[in-house]
Amino acid sequence: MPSPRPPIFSIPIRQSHIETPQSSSPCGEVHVIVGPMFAGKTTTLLHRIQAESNNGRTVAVIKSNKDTRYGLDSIVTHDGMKLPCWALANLSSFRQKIGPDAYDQLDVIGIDEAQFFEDLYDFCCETAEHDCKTVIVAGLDGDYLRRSFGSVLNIIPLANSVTKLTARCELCGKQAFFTLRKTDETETELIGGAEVYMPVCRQHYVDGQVVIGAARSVLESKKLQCGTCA
Ligand SMILES: Nc1ncnc2c1ncn2[C@@H]1O[C@H](COP(=O)(O)OP(=O)(O)O)[C@@H](O)[C@H]1O
Ligand SMILES: Cc1cn([C@H]2C[C@H](O)[C@@H](COP(=O)(O)O)O2)c(=O)[nH]c1=O
Repeated sequence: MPSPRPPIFSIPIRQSHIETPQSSSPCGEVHVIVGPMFAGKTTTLLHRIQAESNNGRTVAVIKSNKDTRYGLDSIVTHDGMKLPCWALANLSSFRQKIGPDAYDQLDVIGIDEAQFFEDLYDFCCETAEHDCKTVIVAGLDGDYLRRSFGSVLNIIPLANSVTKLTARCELCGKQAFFTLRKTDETETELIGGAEVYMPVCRQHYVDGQVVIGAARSVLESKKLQCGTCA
């Protein structure tokens, strides 16, 4: 059954200066926005969605339901900008959740936290090439170890445009390309904000990994000593 929550919204014209990627093809489009945490990916996605809506297109935004930091009914940027959204476990459930009629009306679908969706590639193909919609995808290209994260890099060959954003290094203020995890947790997926992660430049990423590695060895040796001193 479709949810009663209004999934499609129109936004009053507020930022008419924002540029929308120009549509030149009659069929759909895929636009990808990547970068480290705090780079402005969500902000850019919301601006583009808002611009599309201001241009009279019908829009909806999806985020992963794994990220419950700000509740499940809106997408929120690190500086507090907000838009209503669908929080889903996978993208293939979207059509059924929103309802087929509402889905058919959509021109533009935004996806945030794209690294958490395993079915990203299939969804982008189907939505752009079969259903002729514009998909705007924002997500982390790399995890805290700079490994390819989820399927984000897999959709680059499908894309009309790719935008790589940077943040400011928290340690020196230079351009930050990477996300450093400050804690000693090692799972790939770990939801969190500034308490767990910080954007860093190349130098401070390398230094940070050395410092974190050294801290981890000290902690391990302390644990071993405690084990033998009991
Ligand atoms: N080190 C930083 N570098 C850049 N922006 C930062 C930093 N720390 C906090 N911010 C804030 O984060 C905002 C970007 O938030 P957001 O769009 O949610 O980023 P992302 O989705 O890439 O994590 C910036 O506009 C800025 O106000
Ligand atoms: C680097 C990294 C990040 N995550 C998580 C942390 C956040 O919940 C999201 C990214 O949010 P943002 O909108 O880009 O700020 O991803 C993770 O699970 N694993 C990682 O390695």
